[in-house]
Amino acid sequence: MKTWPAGQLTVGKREVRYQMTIAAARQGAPVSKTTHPHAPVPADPAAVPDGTVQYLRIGDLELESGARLPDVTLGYETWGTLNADRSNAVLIEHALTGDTHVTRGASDEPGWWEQLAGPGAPVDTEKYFVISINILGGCYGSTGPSSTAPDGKPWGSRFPLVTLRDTTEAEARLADALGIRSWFAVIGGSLGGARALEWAVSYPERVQRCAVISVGASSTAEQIAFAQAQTLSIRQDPNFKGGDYYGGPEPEAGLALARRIAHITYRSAAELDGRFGRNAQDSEAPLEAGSLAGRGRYQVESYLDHQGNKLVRRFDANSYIAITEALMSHDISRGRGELTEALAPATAEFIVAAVDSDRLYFPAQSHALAEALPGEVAVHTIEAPIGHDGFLTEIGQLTSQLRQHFFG
Ligand SMILES: CC(=O)SCCNC(=O)CCNC(=O)[C@H](O)C(C)(C)COP(=O)(O)OP(=O)(O)OC[C@H]1O[C@@H](n2cnc3c(N)ncnc32)[C@H](O)[C@@H]1OP(=O)(O)O
Ligand SMILES: N[C@@H](CCO)C(=O)O
Repeated sequence: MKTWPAGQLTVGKREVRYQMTIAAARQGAPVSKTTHPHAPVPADPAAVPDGTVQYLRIGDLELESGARLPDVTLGYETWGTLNADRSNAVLIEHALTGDTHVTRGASDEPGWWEQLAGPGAPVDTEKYFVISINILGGCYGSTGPSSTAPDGKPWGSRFPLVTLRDTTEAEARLADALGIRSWFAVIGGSLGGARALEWAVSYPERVQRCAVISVGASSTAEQIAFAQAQTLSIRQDPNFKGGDYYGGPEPEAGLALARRIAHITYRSAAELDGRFGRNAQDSEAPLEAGSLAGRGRYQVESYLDHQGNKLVRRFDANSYIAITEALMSHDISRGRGELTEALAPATAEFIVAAVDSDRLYFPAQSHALAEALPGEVAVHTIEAPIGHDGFLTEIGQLTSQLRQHFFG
């Protein structure tokens, strides 16, 4: 195992600006989505407040594709204190457009999995050292297409394909730098679940417990198909310019359309029907005075417009493509034989969970994963009418399982 020097954590002015960016994005303010975090190293990393974005340069990365990504930075947040023998570290992996702000810290900015992590929560930040890492290719602190390449220009169209094995290797270097040899647990949902599973198989000796929520052993043909429709909607936006749009108008229409397509898959048909039905949005009249130039919207259209526009304000389109393609690459068996053979090296204790109404990552795929994992692994059902997003809104339903099996 290679080890990397600690003490390259970067905070300071840049980091403060970045925190404001996350907060502003969540309030819907237009923000710069480009992060180039190369600020001074703090004398004492322990002085960094909980829930604050930090940065680590991990050097060059040889990618699965054979390409080389130079001078990679990872953005991450931590909560709690790493104990003397470094045995209490828990890694929480975010989903597709998630960020590192799992739960609140020094600032009162709410996190996206507060039912799971925080003081007194199943992942008790008063007991465990919790870390969340922005995925390589992302736009919340880690090197991605909007980062500066060695020639001083944004990577843009030149950013290479990264797979989940690449992102995991990058994260292993960060763990090395923090002196974390083995995770007490790695937990994630959706893309985060795929990242957690990849950790457990790529580095079996480094993952003691692993929760894989709302994702299967590989991206299926249908999941790849939904993903392709999304990446194409961005690529076909005239502002995309092959990915080299920085400094000019951004492919916002394409990104918003991608999010609409994605969001439909994140919710259930029953929820959309029950919630919006065929209702018109406010005083808009979808069936009156319509023409090809435009008409009033159905409520569900307005809802999807809102979800699309909200993402545009907080996410970089190239990162959306990079991470979506990383998720397309998810295949725990690639180059490792049949599924049971591929999973055999994993020594972690597993929790597998699925949302009963998920129509993107079907519960059957979680059952197939659990059956193929070594030992007896049960699938816990999250009951939620809304579909895939239930892994975010209803994660509290896994509290007793997590306490009983992992954090008792
Ligand atoms: C792991 C991560 O993803 S971390 C980052 C957090 N995640 C995200 O932001 C992902 C995108 N969002 C989502 O996936 C979901 O909104 C969740 C899972 C976060 C929350 O789900 P829910 O609580 O069920 O939210 P819901 O789907 O009802 O959306 C509510 C929004 O729709 C808006 N809305 C509802 N009806 C309409 C309508 N007819 N027209 C326009 N907007 C509408 C609400 O005003 C609300 O807006 P806001 O989010 O800006 O406050
Ligand atoms: N709402 C989640 C769903 C993807 O799993 C996200 O945007 O990350």
